[in-house]
Amino acid sequence: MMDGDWRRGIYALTDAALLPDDDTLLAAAEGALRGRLALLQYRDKSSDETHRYRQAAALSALCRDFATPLIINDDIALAARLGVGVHLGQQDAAVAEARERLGREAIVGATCHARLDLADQACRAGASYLAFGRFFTSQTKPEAPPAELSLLAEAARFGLPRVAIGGIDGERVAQAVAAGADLLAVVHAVFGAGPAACEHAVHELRRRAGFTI
Ligand SMILES: Cc1ncc(COP(=O)(O)OP(=O)(O)O)c(N)n1
Ligand SMILES: Cc1nc(C(=O)O)sc1CCOP(=O)(O)O
Ligand SMILES: [Mg+2]
Repeated sequence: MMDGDWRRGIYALTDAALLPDDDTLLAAAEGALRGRLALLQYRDKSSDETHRYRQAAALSALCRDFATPLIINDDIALAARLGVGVHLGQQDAAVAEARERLGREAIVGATCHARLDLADQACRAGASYLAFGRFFTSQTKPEAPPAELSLLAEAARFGLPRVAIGGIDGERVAQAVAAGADLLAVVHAVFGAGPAACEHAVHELRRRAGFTI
């Protein structure tokens, strides 16, 4: 059991291609949580609601054991059903709707790509953190629009945790932190080498990022 601050650290996003069944997903997520995540996001773009609820509910129970917040990608209704946070992009529902539906305490994240105007809107609508990227070439989402690391320093003005996403790995994590990232959002560098490697992968990212707690 841990009780960390979700605002700084490694933020792992699950991936249905890398973690194709429940056992693999839960084993990998447990390993990553043992490595001490700040946040875990359930990201599954399928439209099978029964499958998504089953997996998200299992992750929610696991995250409770580690006192690590769970965030659901895209789906406010699923987040509300489980009493957890949500991450919304520009093609998803509005941040204000999520804040209204999930309440004041919920973590509501927003994708801002490389745009400070989107960050400003998200901030005014009640976002809990602002996600920028992709900063490097991403194996998971190569088509995501690119962003420059210098954006992170400019985004300090919003006073919300800044998430860096896209191609973050052990070689790049320190650069992103030096540029101002509070949270490093990662798919491949945590889940790409299989469940047995996830705990070490998170530890190593934390060490290289200089996150000591
Ligand atoms: C932490 C974090 N940052 C960005 C995203 C991307 O969200 P979005 O643009 O809505 O794209 P999809 O992930 O839904 O494909 C994210 N999920 N998490
Ligand atoms: C889901 C997602 N969104 C991005 C964005 O830039 O908005 S990049 C991305 C995938 C990140 O995975 P990896 O750590 O494997 O590059
Ligand atoms: Mg989305």
